[in-house]
Amino acid sequence: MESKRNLDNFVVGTVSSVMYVPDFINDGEETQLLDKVYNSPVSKWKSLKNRRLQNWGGIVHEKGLLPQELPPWLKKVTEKVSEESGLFLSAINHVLINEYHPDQGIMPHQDGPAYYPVVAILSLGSAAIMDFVPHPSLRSSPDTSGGDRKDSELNGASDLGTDKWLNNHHPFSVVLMPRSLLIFKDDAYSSYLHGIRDSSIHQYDRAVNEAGAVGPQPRLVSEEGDEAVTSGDRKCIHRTGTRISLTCRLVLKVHHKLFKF
Ligand SMILES: O=C(O)CCC(=O)C(=O)O
Ligand SMILES: [Fe+2]
Repeated sequence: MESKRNLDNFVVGTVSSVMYVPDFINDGEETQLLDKVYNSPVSKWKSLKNRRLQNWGGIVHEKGLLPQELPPWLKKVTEKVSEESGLFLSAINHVLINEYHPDQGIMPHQDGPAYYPVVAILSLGSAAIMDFVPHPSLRSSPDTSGGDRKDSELNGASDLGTDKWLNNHHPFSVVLMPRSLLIFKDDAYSSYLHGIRDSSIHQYDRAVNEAGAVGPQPRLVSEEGDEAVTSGDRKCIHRTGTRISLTCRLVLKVHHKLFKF
């Protein structure tokens, strides 16, 4: 039985519902997990336009989860997440595994109502920056650009600094180092979109965990070769390796009987 961590010590930034645990797992555990991911049947991979993913735990349906038992290696790591965080009401029953090459990311999105509003993301292999942007409904300043805002919303944080937001919401970023665990819930879950830019250079000027994650410059940000660089007055990491993430969630509504056809 793992002991529970006091997550108050891991809150980063001003949004109290974001926690970052560096080195949540060790090198050996990371290697084992990567082996399991890459030794899964090829048919487990689903290719999307800009990344590949594996879905474990069953199909998330509008009305709940059609469950499939997690394999032992995922049970082990999700139990550690659940026990150490103490934030999940019952056992984590769904894991999405995403694979990103250095120029790949995930569009800003919300994780949706099927999940209990807590998500834990374990990062393996290589670093990336996750950008959080308040939901567009929280923008207080009218659009003065005259153009369609959709592109800039979807492309991430680069031009969001000029926007005004309601109720003290602001864009921020989190550096996701290999072996770290990011947990976000409540306000960060429901009032923000999160995404990763599909570019091999990621800015971390707005990172709430910069000091702990990246350290003084110049130095390598990870043993895996991702490098912290400055580009003009911007602080960046140069992504060089493949990143694997395990998105661990709990779907509360579970169908215990198969649908009859
Ligand atoms: O890969 C990540 O860190 C994010 C994945 C994510 O947001 C998701 O699966 O919903
Ligand atoms: Fe997500």
